[in-house]
Amino acid sequence: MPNNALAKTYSNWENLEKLQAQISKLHLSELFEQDSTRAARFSASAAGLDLDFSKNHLSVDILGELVKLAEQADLKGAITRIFKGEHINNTEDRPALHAALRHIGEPQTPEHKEVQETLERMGKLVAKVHSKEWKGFKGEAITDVVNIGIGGSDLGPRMVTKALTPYHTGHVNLHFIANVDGAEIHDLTQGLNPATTLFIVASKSFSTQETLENAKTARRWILAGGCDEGDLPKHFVAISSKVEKAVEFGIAAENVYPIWDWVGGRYSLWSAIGLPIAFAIGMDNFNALRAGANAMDKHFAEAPLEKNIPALMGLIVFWYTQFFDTTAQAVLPYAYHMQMLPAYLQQLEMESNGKSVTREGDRVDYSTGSIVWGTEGTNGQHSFHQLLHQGTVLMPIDFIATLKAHHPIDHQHRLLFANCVAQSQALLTGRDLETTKAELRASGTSEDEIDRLAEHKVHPGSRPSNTILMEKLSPETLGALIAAYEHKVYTLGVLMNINSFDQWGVELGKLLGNHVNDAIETTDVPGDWDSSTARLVERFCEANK
Ligand SMILES: O=P(O)(O)OC[C@H]1O[C@](O)(CO)[C@@H](O)[C@@H]1O
Repeated sequence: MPNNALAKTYSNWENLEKLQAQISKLHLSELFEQDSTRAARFSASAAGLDLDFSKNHLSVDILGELVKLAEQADLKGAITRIFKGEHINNTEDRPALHAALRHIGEPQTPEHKEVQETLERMGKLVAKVHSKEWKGFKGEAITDVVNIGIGGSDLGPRMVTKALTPYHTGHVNLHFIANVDGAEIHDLTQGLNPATTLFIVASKSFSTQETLENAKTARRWILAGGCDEGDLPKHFVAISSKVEKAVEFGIAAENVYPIWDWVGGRYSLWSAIGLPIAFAIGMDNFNALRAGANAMDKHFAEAPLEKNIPALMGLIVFWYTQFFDTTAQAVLPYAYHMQMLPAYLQQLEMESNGKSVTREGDRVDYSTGSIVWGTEGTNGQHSFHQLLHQGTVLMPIDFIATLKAHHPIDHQHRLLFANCVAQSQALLTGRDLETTKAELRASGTSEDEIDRLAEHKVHPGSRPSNTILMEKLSPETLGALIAAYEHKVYTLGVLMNINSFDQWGVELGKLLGNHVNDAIETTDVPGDWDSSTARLVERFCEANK
């Protein structure tokens, strides 16, 4: 019986519940035995990506019902609304126009024009630094660029800069500082020369504690290195939607690059927030990244839902969250350079969809955003894959693999790919008790040993996964992949009727952080605090007397 608000909203919820009960009785392997064309039937391609979603608890009927559910949620209308710039971020009364950041060709809107002007300014800055025309306070060329930012002002540029290592160009080394922990900037600056270091202070709000404190420390470090106040503009640029705040902080106005309220921080790597990426890979490759995302935008806007990669990714996670009670999703890129992707996707998905009220502000009585986690293959296989294979937790998994490597060590790339495919195959097929016993017997194991060990060696299998394939990890395919995840997150938000573009939940911690810091600075702990918080602060004050 439907018992939550989603069940009441979607008229075919009961059909889906019945189908879930039926398919749960089948092992995933049986679905492949029943239909030799399953892989082709349950796959979709676009913008250089191929999504194989056949290893999921899905049937043609279930997919049809999920598409019907998406139609009831007016997903197609929601896609039109996001691209048109309607104020879909209703609590902040703003559009979420990140797709405008990767518009290609002549500007069609005022936003496109601002983006183009900013890209041109970014291009000039990158060219000046790459050509060594931009000099530090001693007249030497810049050798190191340090991005100071956190959350969306860090994770996207950091992830892409690492992912596109084979495309790095120019002589500049890129570094990233995010944490308020002074250890991070202290360690980094040990190995840098203030005379040849350029800092990017990236903060949409220009009021983020971590970023401002690190920027102040960086300024002190440059001045201590012998720079005059007047030469500071040679070492600092900023990116912000609050240009006046950046200038007030001491960044020269001509060194401030804008972003806009219509871009969410975690969706902003395509804007001037992507400056570190442009420094690392050059403007042509940065534009190729944008073009890849633009191709995915077009696919999301135009493809029918049953062949629409982001819509399918969202529908599949919705299916598991709502009908199988899953609470986590793993992302396993089999590409060393994509090692930051899970961390990036954590913010993208968990900050977007970790909500407890609907768009209208009503408390939800159903699950919303799930936990996103993972690491690059094959490292995870020797760590947490045990739980994926034999644990009691069910979760959807995205395997991501490339057909071709950038390096010449071909046999290792073949091994990497083989491991990726073998993991999803093992999760799918598993190994039952009879097979396990037969294998043990074949290897000469005694019957006593077989009795003792067989159950431990059984893999239940029937564990779902997607595999996303791309020819090569390039600016274009990475752009398409990130845009696919952005749109997947939006799809989930639409289906769950939540606003994926605000993040009010992070504010309380920031506020209390300031209160706790005041208590530490004044060594005065308010009497009405809970005893745990009070004791922890008192211990700190005592230790630092
Ligand atoms: O770019 P800013 O304004 O410094 O914000 C950094 C990050 O902090 C958050 O606001 C959360 O605290 C994120 O949404 C954002 O990406």
